[in-house]
Amino acid sequence: MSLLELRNVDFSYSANRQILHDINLTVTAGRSVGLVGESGSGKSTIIKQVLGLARPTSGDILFEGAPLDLGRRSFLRGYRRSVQPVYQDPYSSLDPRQKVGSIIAEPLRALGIPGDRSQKVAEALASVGLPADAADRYPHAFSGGQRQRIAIARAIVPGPKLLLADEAVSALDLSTRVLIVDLFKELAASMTLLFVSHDIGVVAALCDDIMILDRGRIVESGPTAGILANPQHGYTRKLLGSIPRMPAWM
Ligand SMILES: Nc1ncnc2c1ncn2[C@@H]1O[C@H](COP(=O)(O)OP(=O)(O)OP(=O)(O)O)[C@@H](O)[C@H]1O
Repeated sequence: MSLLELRNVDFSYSANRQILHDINLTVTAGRSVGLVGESGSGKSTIIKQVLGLARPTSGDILFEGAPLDLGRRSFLRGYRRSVQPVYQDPYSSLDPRQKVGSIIAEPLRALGIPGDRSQKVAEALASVGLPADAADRYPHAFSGGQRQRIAIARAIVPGPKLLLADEAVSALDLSTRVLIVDLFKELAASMTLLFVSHDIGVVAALCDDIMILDRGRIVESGPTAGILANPQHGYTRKLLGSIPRMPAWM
């Protein structure tokens, strides 16, 4: 079943320049899907569309088969719960004045999710490999990789159907990146993942399916193994050619 679908989506920030061109994209429930493109190709713009922060100039976005109804409050609340983002920078994305437990509980408060919040926070911390007592400390006590784990815990605490990772390992050093990619891999076993990155090497290591975005157009998409073995588009070959040797992931 398709969890998320973009159909013929065009988008422009201003009248004289089109950014997204006829984007057709499907994220199948239970799959981990990578969206890869160089800087400026339109990845963040697609994420904004999916999060409802910008609307397509034309075309449709469907979630679980139904068009997004972002004007309806009850739909919006359910949708926010279902689609949770993780961003690139684990320093700016965590409020330094709040304890980690409160940061992770934020979506539970904002979305009015009932139940024992401390229990849910403890479960989320365990899922990302952090101890329960992390909840009582402040973000400054944690490394970049641990902060990204906290950001991931905050994203998974409401039980989303789709985890949306936007360059979520790009700011981390190489050894930490490997560990956080492993964590995403573990999480992807129980939820659907849309992993957006400029780094086709990371996406190839993590994702079942890949979509290649070149200057606002999807030029190639399909199962990762097929794309790696037999890339059809010159731009895909160029991206693959730029992968540094990282045999541990491939
Ligand atoms: N708010 C905006 N107003 C006008 N143009 C914008 C805006 N945001 C992005 N753009 C333009 O849209 C194009 C796509 O940008 P976008 O940020 O989506 O690319 P990206 O693939 O996410 O790149 P990066 O990885 O560098 O963030 C770029 O040419 C960018 O300059």
